[in-house]
Amino acid sequence: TGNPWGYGKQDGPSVWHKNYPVAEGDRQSPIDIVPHQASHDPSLGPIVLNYDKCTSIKIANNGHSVVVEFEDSDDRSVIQGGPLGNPYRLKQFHFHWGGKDCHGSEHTVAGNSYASELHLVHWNAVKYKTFGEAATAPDGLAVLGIFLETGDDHRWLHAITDVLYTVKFKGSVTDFKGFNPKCLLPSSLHYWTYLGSLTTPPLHESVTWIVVKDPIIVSEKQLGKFRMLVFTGEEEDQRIRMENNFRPPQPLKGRKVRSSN
Ligand SMILES: NS(=O)(=O)c1nnc(N(Cc2cn(-c3ccccc3)nn2)Cc2cn([C@@H]3O[C@H](CO)[C@@H](O)[C@H](O)[C@H]3O)nn2)s1
Ligand SMILES: [Zn+2]
Repeated sequence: TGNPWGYGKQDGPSVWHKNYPVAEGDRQSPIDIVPHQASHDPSLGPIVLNYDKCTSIKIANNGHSVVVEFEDSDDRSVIQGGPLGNPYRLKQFHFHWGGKDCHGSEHTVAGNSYASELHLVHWNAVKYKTFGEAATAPDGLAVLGIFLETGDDHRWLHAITDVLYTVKFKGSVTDFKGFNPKCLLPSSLHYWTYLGSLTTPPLHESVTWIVVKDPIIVSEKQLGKFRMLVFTGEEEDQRIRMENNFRPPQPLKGRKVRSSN
């Protein structure tokens, strides 16, 4: 079973529409965020993260990115506030990154890319019974996006970068308990928000995006450890380095981007 989709020439973002026609839909992600065109909305309250009882379970290489999965059978770790009408449950987080530092993020800001972007994926367990059901509903998911910029070492990101070697190959999984992703957030949670989609197939248009304005700073060395992962499985003879696993910005199609204060 070959990869149904990927980030290469033959199976990358430019051909995803062949198997996933919604790729050309009206609320696709990511987008280029133009700060001075975003409308400041004073009714947008702060984002509230209740991650203190969060339970990470495992870290895995799913052939597209490295993913940390959480126990989401109850409301122990939720995001709420901001544009959200109710709490959304944390399910997983993962990263997108480049091969060089000038690009790698999915959202861009006034045309500028960051080296990487962290996505914390949450689902509306108030209205939907399962993640899969929520993932196909227009208000089913909320993804918190955090930009990563290279500079000094990030002391808490080591917990992840120091174990990446254990999930080098597609399909590898390692226990990863007791990690609270709150340590990966910048001090200010000012954000932009807009209605969009998953940025990987099936590209469902079910995501309320909350993109935090301030990046976190990580070292080139830490980012380099993401690039030692491979898209391919251990049994495959090809070793294709995992990098540039980002979708480029998609047409805004008249959508409004709102800005918190
Ligand atoms: N770049 S980002 O915008 O943020 C994301 N892009 N994709 C993400 N995930 C992958 C995904 C798959 N599906 C889906 C939904 C319905 C039917 C088929 C596939 N939705 N998102 C997030 C994700 C999904 N999953 C797995 O989805 C399966 C289908 O629901 C479920 O059975 C597994 O239990 C669960 O682990 N994990 N993460 S996020
Ligand atoms: Zn993502």
